[in-house]
Order: sequence, then structure tokens, then C-alpha cells
Amino acid sequence: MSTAIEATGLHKRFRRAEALRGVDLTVPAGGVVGLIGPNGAGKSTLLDLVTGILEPTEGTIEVTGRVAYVAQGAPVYPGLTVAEHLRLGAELNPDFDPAHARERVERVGLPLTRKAGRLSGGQRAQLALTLALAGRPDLLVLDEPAAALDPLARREFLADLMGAVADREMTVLVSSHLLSDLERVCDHLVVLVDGRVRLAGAVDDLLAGHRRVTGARRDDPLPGGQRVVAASHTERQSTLVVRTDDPVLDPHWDVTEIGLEDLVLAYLAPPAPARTELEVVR
Ligand SMILES: Nc1ncnc2c1ncn2[C@@H]1O[C@H](COP(=O)(O)OP(=O)(O)OP(=O)(O)O)[C@@H](O)[C@H]1O
Repeated sequence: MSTAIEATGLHKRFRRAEALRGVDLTVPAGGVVGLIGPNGAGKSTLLDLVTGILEPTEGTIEVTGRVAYVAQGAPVYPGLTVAEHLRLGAELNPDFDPAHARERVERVGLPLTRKAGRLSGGQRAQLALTLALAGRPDLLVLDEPAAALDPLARREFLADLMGAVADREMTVLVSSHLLSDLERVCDHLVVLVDGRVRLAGAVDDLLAGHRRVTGARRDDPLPGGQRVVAASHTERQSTLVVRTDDPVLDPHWDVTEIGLEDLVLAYLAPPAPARTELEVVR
């Protein structure tokens, strides 16, 4: 499988903050990659490095093909009309496909003569997405594209984005701090916490490789080689999220599958202490 993004040992320091603290990441080409993490995790910084707006302090990043970037808030020129945006796009970008842009503008119902400053938040996001797609990128990067939209507009925007992806060979890297935005649309997930990648992989593989286990509380350290991602305890019961490629056969534990939201939440929580390891009986 070819690679869209390859980052190795990526650090980015600003004067006061270390936004990225050693990111190693391989993003396969094709499909939608969700970048999720809490506020301040370094998502925008990583996207700025992917798009070449920023240079890393340390490490390397390689991106394959043409890149289009819709930055946070879907910036457009408020004083220019929709038609003027299309003309500007064509002038600035030799790869711009004006027919595609015009067809899309009509389809999503953007009035050509309306100034961008008078469009709704959802329409502005659509305009920014149209301009990006018309550049026929190999990699489309979107930073919190739906943040300003209400839930319905959000859903429509993301569904439309999925349609655009299905029509062509393209990788989409889309960031959000809301998993609900991403879980319906992404094939691949990267969880960034505190400037580091805490989890990355194909969604199907991630779901297959984790289980939630519950059982009567044990205070003694649990032997075994499987990694506990998160643990919570009541007086009597322990609930663990474990990373395991092997079936958990110990009858002490009740094992269930885990949904994507709970899986991501487990990785967003502070890491479980190393001693809480679960015995896996093969
Ligand atoms: N230009 C900058 N100058 C100084 N510090 C910065 C700059 N850009 C980002 N930072 C800092 O780097 C850290 C990561 O910020 P970043 O915007 O990449 O996070 P984020 O995950 O995109 O957050 P959010 O979800 O809030 O947009 C933060 O501590 C932020 O204050």
C-alpha cells in the first residue's frame, strides 16, 4: 500500500510550548484519516507541518502528491463573491478545475453572486471545501472543518465530504476534537495527546485488537503480557480496556467488544499504571 504521509521523530517547539514531542506516523494513501485529540494536543500544529506551513524543529515529514488545506474556521474572503472566489482559485492554482468547482457550487446551492461574508457558516465551509477539491489534491487536509456548524449542517457537510472522497482517489486527513464528527466517516484513526501519537491504525483493526473486560476486583498485581489501556474500579468490580490480539479466556473476566468512542476515551484518559496487567490464558 502506498503512503500519503510519513513522519519520523517530529518535534515542534514554539517559544513557550512544545506542541509536538516526537511524532512517528505513517498514513496510508486512500480513505479518510481522522486526527483526534483534546484541545491543545497539537493537531493544528501537525496539520501545519503536513501542509508545509510550518517547519519541524526536529525530525522529518514527507507528503506524497498535491496537498490542499482547509484551515480552521474555513477561511474565505468576506468581501469577495462566490464567483470571485472561483476565479481567484483558477488564477492562483494551475491545477484548478473550474468546471468541477462550478458544478459543485450549484449542487450545494451556493449563490454565485453572494459575498462570502454573507454566507452561513455551513455555506462558507462548503465554499472552502469546493475550492480545495477543485485543486484536485492527492491529500486533502481539513482542520476542524465542521466546528462552527450546527449538528445537522455538520452531518450534511461530512456526508457530502464522504461523497467527494468516494468519487476520486484521494486521502483525506481531517482533525476534530469531537469523535462524533469522525467516527462515521473515517477508515483510519490517529489519537494525538499532549504532542504524541497515543494510538494509530485502521479503525477495524483497532476495534478487533481491543476488549473491555470486567470482573470482581483484584488488588494483587495481575500477571500476563496484555496491555491495560485504562482501568476503573469500584469497591467490588474492575473494568479494564485491554489491547490484545489474543482471546481473553480467563473465566474470572467477562469480555465484551468495545465501541470506537469508548476506545478513544480510554486512550484520552491518563495511562493506566503499568502494574495492572491482565492475565491472558491461551
Ligand atoms: N504559533 C504558536 N505559537 C506559540 N504556541 C503555539 C502556536 N501554535 C500552537 N501553539 C501551542 O502549541 C500547543 C498545541 O496547539 P495546537 O493548536 O496545535 O493544538 P490543537 O490540538 O490543534 O488544539 P485545538 O483543538 O484547541 O485547536 C498549544 O499549547 C498551543 O498553545
